[in-house]
Amino acid sequence: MDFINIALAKGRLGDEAYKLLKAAGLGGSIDPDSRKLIFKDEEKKISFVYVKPSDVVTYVQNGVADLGVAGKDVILESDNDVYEILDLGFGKCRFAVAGVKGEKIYKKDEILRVATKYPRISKKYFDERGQKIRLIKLNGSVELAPLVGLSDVIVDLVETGKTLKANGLEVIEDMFEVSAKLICNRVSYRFKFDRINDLIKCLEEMEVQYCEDN
Ligand SMILES: Nc1ncnc2c1ncn2[C@@H]1O[C@H](COP(=O)(O)OP(=O)(O)OP(=O)(O)O)[C@@H](O)[C@H]1O
Ligand SMILES: O=P(O)(O)OC[C@H]1O[C@H](OP(=O)(O)OP(=O)(O)O)[C@H](O)[C@@H]1O
Repeated sequence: MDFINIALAKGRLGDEAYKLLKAAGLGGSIDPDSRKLIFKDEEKKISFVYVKPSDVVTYVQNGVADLGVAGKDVILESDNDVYEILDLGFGKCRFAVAGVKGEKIYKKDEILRVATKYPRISKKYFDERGQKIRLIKLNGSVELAPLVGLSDVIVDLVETGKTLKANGLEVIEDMFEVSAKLICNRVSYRFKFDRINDLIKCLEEMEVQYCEDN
């Protein structure tokens, strides 16, 4: 029997994915406290690799991993083509445009400066609304940008709103919701269909939902 390879994100999504897999009887080979990056379950023929959250889609797209757990944010930000099979019900947050109170985001004939970890998503969002923007790509601590005059607004994930509040920012416009998805390589889905389906059946017992937007 072939191994099914699953890419998990290091950090918060990986921690949640581990809990889900464990509860579904699939994550027994993972030691969440170890710094190891590969865990193999020889009996169940499942192996897990731990990668950066933004790299999960790349591993799945290239077929190195058959399946992966990735946030909808990183799926949309990458231009990779993978199946979204299940909404896993965790990693829930939303995209928002945020800035200091009263900041205007639709400025006719003016360019809006947008700082973000998500340039692709931001560009598409403002293109669709006819607002010209200048993108400032950051890798974290995005909330700092409007405070120091690097940008007018940010596009970022908001969960509790605590980070925005702590930095004197607020949501100016809600964009859309984000959560963690089980994604699948398109070739694996055809050639390892039975094994992937068995695995999905184990997860069905948990609070997961099928995705329909493939
Ligand atoms: N505040 C949040 N609440 C819930 N889910 C979140 C939140 N922030 C991020 N996420 C989800 O968790 C995923 C991973 O976030 P995490 O903070 O662990 O990594 P990261 O800092 O974005 O990764 P990297 O190290 O690649 O920059 C995100 O892609 C998103 O789907
Ligand atoms: O609304 P909240 O509950 O405060 O959560 C939102 C924060 O969580 C994420 O950051 P993360 O913790 O991943 O740090 P980062 O700046 O490295 O992206 C996101 O980029 C926000 O900064």
